[in-house]
Amino acid sequence: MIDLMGVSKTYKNGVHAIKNMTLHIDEGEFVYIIGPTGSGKSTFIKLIDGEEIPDSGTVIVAGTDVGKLKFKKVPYYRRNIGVVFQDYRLLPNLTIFENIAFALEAIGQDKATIRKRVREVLELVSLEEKARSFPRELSGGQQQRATIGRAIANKPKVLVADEPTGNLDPEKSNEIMRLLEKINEEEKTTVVMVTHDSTLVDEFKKRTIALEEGYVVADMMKGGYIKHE
Ligand SMILES: Nc1ncnc2c1ncn2[C@@H]1O[C@H](COP(=O)(O)OP(=O)(O)OP(=O)(O)O)[C@@H](O)[C@H]1O
Repeated sequence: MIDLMGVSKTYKNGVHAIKNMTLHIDEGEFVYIIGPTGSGKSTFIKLIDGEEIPDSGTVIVAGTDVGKLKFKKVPYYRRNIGVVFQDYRLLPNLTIFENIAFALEAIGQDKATIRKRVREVLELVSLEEKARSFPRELSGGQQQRATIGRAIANKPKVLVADEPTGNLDPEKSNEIMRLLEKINEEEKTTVVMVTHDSTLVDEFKKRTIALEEGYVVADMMKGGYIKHE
């Protein structure tokens, strides 16, 4: 599903954020990306969602060579990728229902299909009761669930989450993890999650890729050590 082959990314200021990275993530996997600040985690996510393009090497996601995408094609490519950030980024003047529907309207789905899918998503993220509420009327955990609902509304092949629990207390973080697991299992979405939260990584065991200074320094399958470069 995701293949990086010899990928390097240097920013204009000369920072080498990703160095000669090669890794494979299978369809349906749930993978953590961990590592100290500045190790390249967000850059890795940006290379997957097409926000950044590698200087060398190849990034293939769901059959698309992301680095070779024409500028105009990027928005179409992005429909395959759901993105969730630490801050919720919901549209403040739209209800939760409308926020989720908006993602589907933007890709031109018809009204009946949108209504059906939004109801389905609200149920999946346990926010049926909040359909008519505005983001400011929801708790942080609920807002993050709504954001996740919006990100997966059009059934993307991959969900990338950059510190999705970064602003939440442990109980709410666990709730988000259970939701991401449910999406991974029920919707068969490949999940790539950047996190600093070692408690979560210990509790919800998944393949864990550790980065340091732009390199993959460990790749551990559910706690078992499989690779060190
Ligand atoms: N747009 C940019 N322009 C220039 N340098 C950047 C840019 N984005 C990131 N960097 C640099 O690239 C390196 C990797 O950054 P990145 O954001 O990928 O790390 P990170 O592991 O996600 O860090 P954090 O845990 O602090 O979010 C850092 O040295 C950072 O300062």
